[in-house]
Amino acid sequence: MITTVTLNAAIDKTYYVKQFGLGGVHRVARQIAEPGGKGNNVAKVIRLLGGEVTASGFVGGSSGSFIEQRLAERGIQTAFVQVPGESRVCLNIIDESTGSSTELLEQGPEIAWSSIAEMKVMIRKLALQSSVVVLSGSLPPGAPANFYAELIDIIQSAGSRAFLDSSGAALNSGLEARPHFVKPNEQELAQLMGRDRLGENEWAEAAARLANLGIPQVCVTLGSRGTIAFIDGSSYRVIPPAIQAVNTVGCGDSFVAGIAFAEERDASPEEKLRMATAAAAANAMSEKAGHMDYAVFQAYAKQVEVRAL
Ligand SMILES: Nc1ncnc2c1ncn2[C@@H]1O[C@H](COP(=O)(O)OP(=O)(O)O)[C@@H](O)[C@H]1O
Ligand SMILES: O=P(O)(O)OC[C@H]1O[C@](O)(COP(=O)(O)O)[C@@H](O)[C@@H]1O
Repeated sequence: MITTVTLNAAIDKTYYVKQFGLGGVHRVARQIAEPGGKGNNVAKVIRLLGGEVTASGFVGGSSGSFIEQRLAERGIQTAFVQVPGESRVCLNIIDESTGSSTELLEQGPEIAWSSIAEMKVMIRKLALQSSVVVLSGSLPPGAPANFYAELIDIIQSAGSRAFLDSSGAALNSGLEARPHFVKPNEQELAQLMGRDRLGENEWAEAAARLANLGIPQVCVTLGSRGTIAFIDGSSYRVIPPAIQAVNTVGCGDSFVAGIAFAEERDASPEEKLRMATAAAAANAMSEKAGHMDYAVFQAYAKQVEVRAL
């Protein structure tokens, strides 16, 4: 089994507007509401790939009930810790005239120490039954900055493999616990290196620095330009199929889902990267974040190019 952990679960709302402008009044042409937050998106895509997955994290209020119910409807097992307050809304506004996306991410409810303690017990229990535990997204208010590092220690002591996909201080401190897999995007990698941005010839060097910390699998995702990966001592460059993307929110989560699903099946590094990249591209062709059409995924898997770096 694979477990996903979303400490800052969300309802992911997508608004499609004809033309979005700052300071204007906009009528929403179409809207979508889905259970989200990074780990829940990972769980949805693992399920679509055919995997057995349990979604955990903190949820609160009626938004929390919506998230749990909609995940369960998809055949995802749920093991959330209930907290006071409301799970947040993450809003993605898509301007249909340009295809541009503007995201507004709420902070999420404040988490008390008692809930933090409850989560540690829950994660130990789930890790004992899981080959992979995926930790994704931002930390909610009240969670200690080193919470991911603590959870990674718990997961790895239980004999499971910890995956980490986060940003800023939460990612930085999580790396100290040496997760099995980490997936910074371009901005997150630059931030880790203390820079505003990195040049094209600096990505591989920065990824190698993470691998040299003792992290067996490092994937630096570069949007439509694909991925640079260091997996078990070998390095790869991955080129996705050329597509006309509809909504790229959730691409990173779909990529993580593909790697986790392939990891559980002991796939080769090339196969992991192929599945992850095809799942991410298929997600980009869906209006919903953390969703893909399986036939599109299969077609893209044949088009992904994986070469040695
Ligand atoms: N426009 C696109 N066309 C094809 N693949 C894409 C596109 N955008 C993202 N992807 C795929 O999704 C992966 C993750 O996207 P990225 O934007 O780097 O991550 P994140 O969503 O975490 O910021 C990329 O490595 C790539 O394989
Ligand atoms: O937990 P965070 O970092 O605030 O991110 C939350 C947001 O990330 C997303 O999962 C999208 O992430 P990616 O585009 O990186 O895959 C949104 O769906 C969600 O609302």
